[in-house]
Amino acid sequence: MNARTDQAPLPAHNLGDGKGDRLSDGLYNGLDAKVALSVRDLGWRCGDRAILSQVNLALPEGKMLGIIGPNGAGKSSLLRCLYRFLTPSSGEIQLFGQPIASLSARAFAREVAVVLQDTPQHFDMTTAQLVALGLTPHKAAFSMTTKADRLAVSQALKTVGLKDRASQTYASLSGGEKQRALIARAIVQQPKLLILDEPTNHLDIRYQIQILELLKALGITVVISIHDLNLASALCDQLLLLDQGHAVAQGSPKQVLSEAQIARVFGVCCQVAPHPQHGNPQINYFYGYHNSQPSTRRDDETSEIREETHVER
Ligand SMILES: Nc1ncnc2c1ncn2[C@@H]1O[C@H](COP(=O)(O)OP(=O)(O)OP(=O)(O)O)[C@@H](O)[C@H]1O
Repeated sequence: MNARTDQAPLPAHNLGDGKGDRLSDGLYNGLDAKVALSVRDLGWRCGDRAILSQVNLALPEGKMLGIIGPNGAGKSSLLRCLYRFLTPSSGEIQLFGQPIASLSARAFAREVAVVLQDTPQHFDMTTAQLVALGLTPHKAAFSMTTKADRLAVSQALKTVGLKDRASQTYASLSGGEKQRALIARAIVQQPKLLILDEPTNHLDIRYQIQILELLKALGITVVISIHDLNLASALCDQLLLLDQGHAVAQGSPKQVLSEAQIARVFGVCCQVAPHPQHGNPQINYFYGYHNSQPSTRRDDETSEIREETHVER
């Protein structure tokens, strides 16, 4: 028997076993914001293996959602379904009420921009030329570059702080600059939804903060996968916690990032306290635990983990 099926129902923001819970039916009811992205009972199987199972989410327009979870939890697979690289085995994804499967490739490219974690190295083009690629979904074939196009590129470069790098080759940019150039390309695309797979990977802490603050400041609907829970807590409006392909919690950082939840899903012991600046959870990890089995730990085992680590609280 699957160990997940015999758990008691969890609170509204806590999706528990991810089987049959309808977060999107309840969490945003009564809010004025339009739902930009809605995912219903999404599943993706690879052969016999269920990689994603009954994932539900509802993201209001203009909000930033962080997808978090351990290695192999299904974060990238979920994003791939969202940007149509993968076709879900079950369920439906809607963008502003329209099933994304019903959009033409061109319409989808106008609405959704994607920034992947592996930045291409082979581009023999300037930063401005790379950014201008974002205009492609809006232009007719063989159309000329207009003054408005050049202005859009220049504005986007300014937004990401790369105006001085416009004529520098993309290949010669630093890692953080490359990441910002790719975000500038997404900005000129003027998407309704921006999807980024681990946009802060390999960046130093300054760029990590800068890029997430930049994304937040754009004011569009953003979905990112992210490993750094403290960064996610500080800068994401909503978090979706995935564990073995199941959405086990969604809500504000305060709702999702509890000590028990982190212990249960990541198998680590931590103390969660309000951050002195923004008040969202700040996680302090404890060391010296051993034999933690992610995803198999029950809530009532959290105190046992603390005892194992001999932490005075
Ligand atoms: N095309 C595929 N074929 C077989 N298995 C796959 C495929 N794509 C993903 N998986 C498996 O699905 C699981 C989830 O992978 P995914 O990359 O979505 O996880 P993730 O949460 O993004 O992990 P990480 O944090 O390590 O990047 C993994 O066990 C992975 O091996």
